[in-house]
Amino acid sequence: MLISTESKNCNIILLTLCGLTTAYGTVIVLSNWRKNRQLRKKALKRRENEQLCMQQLLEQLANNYTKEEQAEILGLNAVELVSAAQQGKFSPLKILETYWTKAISCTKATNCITSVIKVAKAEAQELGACTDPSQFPLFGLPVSVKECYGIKDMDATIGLMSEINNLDLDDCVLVKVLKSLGAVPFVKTNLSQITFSLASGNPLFGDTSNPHRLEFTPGGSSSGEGALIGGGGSLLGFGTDTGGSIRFPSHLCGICGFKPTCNRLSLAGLHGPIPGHVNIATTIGPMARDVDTLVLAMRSILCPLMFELDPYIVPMPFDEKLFGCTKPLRIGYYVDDGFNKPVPAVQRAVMMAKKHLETSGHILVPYKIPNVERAWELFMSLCFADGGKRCKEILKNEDIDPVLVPLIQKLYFPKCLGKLGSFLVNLRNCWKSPRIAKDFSLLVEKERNISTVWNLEAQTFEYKAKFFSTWVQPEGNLDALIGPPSAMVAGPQKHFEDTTAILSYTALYVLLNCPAGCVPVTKVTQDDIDALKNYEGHFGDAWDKNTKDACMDSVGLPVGVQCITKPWKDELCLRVMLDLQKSVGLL
Ligand SMILES: CCCCCCCCCCCCCCCCCC(=O)NCCO
Repeated sequence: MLISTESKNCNIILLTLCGLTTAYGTVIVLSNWRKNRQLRKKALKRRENEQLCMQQLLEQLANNYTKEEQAEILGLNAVELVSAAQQGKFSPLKILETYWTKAISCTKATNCITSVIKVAKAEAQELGACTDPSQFPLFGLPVSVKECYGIKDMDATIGLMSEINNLDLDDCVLVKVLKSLGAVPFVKTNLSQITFSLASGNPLFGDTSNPHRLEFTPGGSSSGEGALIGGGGSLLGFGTDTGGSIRFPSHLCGICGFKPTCNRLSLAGLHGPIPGHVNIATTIGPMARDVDTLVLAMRSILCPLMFELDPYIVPMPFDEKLFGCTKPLRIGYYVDDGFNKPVPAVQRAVMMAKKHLETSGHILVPYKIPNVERAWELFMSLCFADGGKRCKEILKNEDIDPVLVPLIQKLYFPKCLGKLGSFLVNLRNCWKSPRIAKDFSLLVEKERNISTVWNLEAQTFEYKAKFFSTWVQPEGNLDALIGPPSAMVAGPQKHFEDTTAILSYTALYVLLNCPAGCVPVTKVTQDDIDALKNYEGHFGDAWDKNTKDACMDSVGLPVGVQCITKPWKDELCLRVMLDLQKSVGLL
């Protein structure tokens, strides 16, 4: 009798607990659903408002200038345009309005712009009243910036709906510097969600298309810059690069992009997903149609104002001597990192670049990347040292971009089932693939403790030393390297999910903190595609198959080559890029 009363009580307690848990769970689910619905409404309104604003601006500007006047401005490169503006041939306002018109027509095709920077008009008018334009090295030049750059009274969402209308109180340092040099920041451009993939968009602003093939990706995360500059809607833009986000879209969109050594350009006032990374450090950098514009940008912004506004930037002005030195360089070249085999077009581009640089007088020697798999393990472990905690946190209540879903799923996978997971990943990929299984196990690893992180950092220093010891050679030390910017060229969006398979060529130089830039060298030919039919990659696994499938329909699309130098030799890297572009010519 006593037992049955007790067990009755137990049942009641259990049922009550179950009921309470279910009710609590339901309240949480409903409240998250409501929050998400509100965010979606806000996102829709934000997008519609911006599109309306762009349409109105286009209509206002429609009759301001003749087609011929606009064509004259659009036909100049940045150096020519600044000089024409300084001489009073075109007013900064006319240049701005011409580029606004062009940029809005680009975004109609590729969805590359997230916002028009309205204050640009007043800035252009103010510049127009200036009596000595020659004191401004970027006088009247419209400049586009990636959405994550802070601009006073504008939001910088990194593709998160929860950040809509969270307005910046001030301009970021780079924008302040650009304005002080006479440039006119005029639009913000699209990016991949939280900038943590090489995809092109996010649920807030949508995907961006490649200007050379609208059904294809322009790459990311600085996708909008790639598409806008590649489509002729901006002469100079600024992106960010933590794994390849400047160089990869440059490669896919047929433009030039430069990632400087970390701490040469200020990141102050930018919005990003993971502040605090040391060895996986974000850098900002210029993107443009030609290397001359990258040089103009770097030469101008490495100025006392930037060093004053951000005291943590190394106060190193542009090194004209290093940039201008004409001695032949010893340059290592490689067509394959041994980890992700590039498609034939990419390998051919590197061999073409080798020939061009030899013709310019440089000495090219074969080079082999040391132990790229170790670099990959270090990159992944440091990149996700927090077990992806921060990524998961900022994506709460958000719609997650489909391209990020596989990554986020892995970050949520229980560590205790990691081994089983790796095994299943191996099975699911049909082909046995140690690297895909390893990728999985690196991502399901949870938060690393402090000693593990210090250890990883120490091992990164060792890797860096080992890497540069291979530049010391009996016949003469290497000054630079050239190689692929990625194993792939542009293809349909769905093929650009597996970041490891795409990033190895660019992420390596983030880990090493080397200046690195991409220069367009050729376009994919039918012969490249015929050769691609026999492509099996190094592993014959799902990533290799994906690389092949992604690039099968790429005839006519641009192919770039990556140039790399030692840390702090940014100007030398730009010189190699310029020599390469001079001998290849503009594509
Ligand atoms: C040395 C070989 C390295 C291989 C690296 C493969 C890493 C795969 C990691 C997967 C996810 C990491 C995403 C980071 C993407 C960063 C993209 C980027 O540059 N964003 C710009 C933000 O400023």
